[in-house]
Amino acid sequence: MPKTSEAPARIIVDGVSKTYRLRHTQSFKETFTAWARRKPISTSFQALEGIDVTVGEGESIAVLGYNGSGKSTLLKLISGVLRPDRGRVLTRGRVAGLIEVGAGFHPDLSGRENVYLNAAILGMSKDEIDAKFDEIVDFSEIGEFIDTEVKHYSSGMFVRLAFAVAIQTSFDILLVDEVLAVGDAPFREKCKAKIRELAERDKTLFIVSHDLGMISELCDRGIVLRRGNVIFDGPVSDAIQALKASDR
Ligand SMILES: Nc1ncnc2c1ncn2[C@@H]1O[C@H](COP(=O)(O)OP(=O)(O)OP(=O)(O)O)[C@@H](O)[C@H]1O
Repeated sequence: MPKTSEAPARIIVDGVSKTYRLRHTQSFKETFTAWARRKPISTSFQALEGIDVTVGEGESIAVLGYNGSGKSTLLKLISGVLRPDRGRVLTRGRVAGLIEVGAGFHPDLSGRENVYLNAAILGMSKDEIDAKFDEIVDFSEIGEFIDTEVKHYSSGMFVRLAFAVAIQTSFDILLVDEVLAVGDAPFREKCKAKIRELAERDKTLFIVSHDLGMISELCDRGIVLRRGNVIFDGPVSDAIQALKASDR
């Protein structure tokens, strides 16, 4: 049974399914040969099947599951990057997402220009960004690299800057997909402290991670996905047990 939060809902995932099309040919020649031999050119793969999840205001939720279980697909549906084939996803309030390392960054622009670009995409005005700029750079620890083109950044530097921008926006829902894993240990500690502070300020947090230690420190509730289905939804410690007890 899906758990229904008592707090007013921020996210409703209602009977959501998502299917991907897997292509089996690369070229026109291969497509023609497959067609002539009556072989399928593509097949479909169901990544999520009838998912029901309601997340309340101020909840911190972990999404757990082995590789390929559908966690990123679920986050992308909530962020609006993907659309469901069936069912619906409703969100209330502003959504900020840290979904892919470097996503939303323009490689030929400097860190500074990307801060302005990203923060504007996330709904901040120029004056708001000006006022927060130093705090963003301080948190990211990018230092003198702020005027370097981000194509020269390491993946950890990308994430530090993206995280620093996202937490300065006035979001209600923060989606974090595994990206913190590329940060080094001191930065991860700093992010954890920030995430705890955000949770105390009643932000809704939706975190995908394989780092069970981090998850159990930050989240109250855990959802376990297995092959596109929710197999557990409840207290995070029980979710971790359910994950460990399940197979791929
Ligand atoms: N664009 C796509 N086209 C085809 N198949 C896809 C696409 N994106 C994801 N998939 C498939 O859907 C399934 C779920 O992928 P998803 O990335 O949501 O899993 P995940 O639980 O986040 O995995 P991981 O722990 O490895 O990050 C996988 O089998 C994946 O290969």
